[in-house]
Amino acid sequence: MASDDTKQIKYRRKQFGKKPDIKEDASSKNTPTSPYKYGPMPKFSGQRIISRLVMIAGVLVYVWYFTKSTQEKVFAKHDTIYHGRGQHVECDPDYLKEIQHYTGCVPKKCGRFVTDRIVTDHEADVLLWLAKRGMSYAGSNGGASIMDLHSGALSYKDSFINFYKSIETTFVTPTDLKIYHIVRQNIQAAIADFFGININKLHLTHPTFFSRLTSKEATNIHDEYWHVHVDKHTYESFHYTSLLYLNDYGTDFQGGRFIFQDNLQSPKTNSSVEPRKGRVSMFTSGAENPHFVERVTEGERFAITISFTCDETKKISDPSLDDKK
Ligand SMILES: O=C(O)CCC(=O)C(=O)O
Ligand SMILES: [Fe+2]
Repeated sequence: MASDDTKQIKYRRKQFGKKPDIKEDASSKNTPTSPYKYGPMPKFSGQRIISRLVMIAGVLVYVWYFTKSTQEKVFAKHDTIYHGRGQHVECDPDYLKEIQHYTGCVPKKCGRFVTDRIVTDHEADVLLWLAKRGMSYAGSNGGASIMDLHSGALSYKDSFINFYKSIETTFVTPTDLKIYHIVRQNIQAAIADFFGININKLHLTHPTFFSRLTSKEATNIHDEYWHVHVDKHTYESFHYTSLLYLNDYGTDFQGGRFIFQDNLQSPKTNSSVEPRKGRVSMFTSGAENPHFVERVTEGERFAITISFTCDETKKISDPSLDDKK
């Protein structure tokens, strides 16, 4: 009758088709040589298994981080005063193709620029008070309200009114309009300077508007200011966008940072601009500058979107009280 050892050897032989190298002398009867070519099967201790699992988990976390996470960079910090901070990005081909029709208006390079030196605190305050006064008459039911001095559009509940027609006494003074005009001119000059274009080829365009953003729930699509968008796609006539911030991130409101989404593929990379009273941010309006505004979590955020076009047929004039009578 075959011993247990012989039975095992026969089984292995059947399994691997190779005769195990065993000495069948009497002394080896009870202590057979290992039947495995490379020695005995390794035994994993509990500690080794745990360390392997930790390693695998680490690799998975690393892969997840680089595919799902977003790398955040601050382009303009609230507490830093920038004389000017610029960054060039490659122009989107569609943007470039379109703007090439406008001689003297083609940017030397596409990109973005932030400065705290062209709008004074006093100018920002005058415009902030104007925005607060205007919006006190109306305002959206949701988190985003706008006021357009050019068309008279003012958010009201879930829609808009024309405040030049609906509000008895105008809350806009000649001083407000003078400041608005000076600020618009200075921003236009800064855009021309940074992008190397002819200031006279650049024209104010529609819509140019004040915004008030809060943490209120959205009640319609106009309230959803936090979606990534390209200005050229949203507002066709835009070639250059500028934003003037009228109050402060971190004190007047929380959240509400402006975010350039630089890389839509993984890993996403974001560059943020933290609003500061009097800070102006300007950028080419093509798909090289997709962006969104982070949701405001507390307080009220005031800004003006001042837009420029190279297309003279799309130009609008500075607002004037005479036109509204
Ligand atoms: O208020 C901002 O910071 C950005 C607004 C914006 O993206 C827009 O008006 O298109
Ligand atoms: Fe935008």
